[in-house]
Amino acid sequence: MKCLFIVIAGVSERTLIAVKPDGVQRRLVGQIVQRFEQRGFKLVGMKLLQAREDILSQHYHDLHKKPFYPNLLRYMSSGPVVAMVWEGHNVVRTSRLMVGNTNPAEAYPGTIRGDYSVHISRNVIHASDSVEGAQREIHLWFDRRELVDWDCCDHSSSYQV
Ligand SMILES: Nc1ncnc2c1ncn2[C@@H]1O[C@H](COP(=O)(O)OP(=O)(O)OP(=O)(O)O)[C@@H](O)[C@H]1O
Ligand SMILES: Nc1ccn([C@@H]2O[C@H](COP(=O)(O)OP(=O)(O)O)[C@@H](O)[C@H]2O)c(=O)n1
Ligand SMILES: [Mg+2]
Repeated sequence: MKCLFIVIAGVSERTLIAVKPDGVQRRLVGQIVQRFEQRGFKLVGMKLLQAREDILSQHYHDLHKKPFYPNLLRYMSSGPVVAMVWEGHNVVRTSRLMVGNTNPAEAYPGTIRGDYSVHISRNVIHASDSVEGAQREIHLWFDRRELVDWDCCDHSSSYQV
């Protein structure tokens, strides 16, 4: 059989994924990482940290007038967060689909929020919602030196057509 492999050249898209404090406390980090690995994305940055208030207020700057904003910052400060940068073809859009609706009550089963959460104020995970937003958030949460470029020889860097 004749096969053609297309190698996706150059640095592909990146997104910021964060397991929120409830996800860390409920020991969901491993299962969440596994979903992104299984999908074929590449982990290029990862750390456990207690998020400082200045990072959180910049991260959620567009929500600062919302009534739930003080609770959101309290929630995000209630324990450590696992911040990650994942890379791959269309990773921003695909990870939003994997994460599911903001409100877990509306999130489909099979999505992370749809499988692991029931309430919008404890929705387990963050995922950037646009390519531009992802670049801003990666820059906010990670120092350039904390991101690792690495090559792989597996299926995720080439596609069979
Ligand atoms: N009505 C609400 N009541 C309580 N918390 C809310 C409400 N709306 C949003 N939040 C919280 O604020 C977060 C940020 O809201 P946003 O609209 O950015 O959702 P999102 O983009 O799905 O979530 P995130 O940015 O954390 O990935 C939500 O993930 C949720 O934790
Ligand atoms: N009504 C809401 C909306 C959002 N939120 C929180 O705010 C976060 C960010 O909201 P968002 O609109 O960016 O939604 P996502 O990008 O997280 O799906 C959510 O993930 C929730 O944690 C909330 O607590 N109550
Ligand atoms: Mg959001």
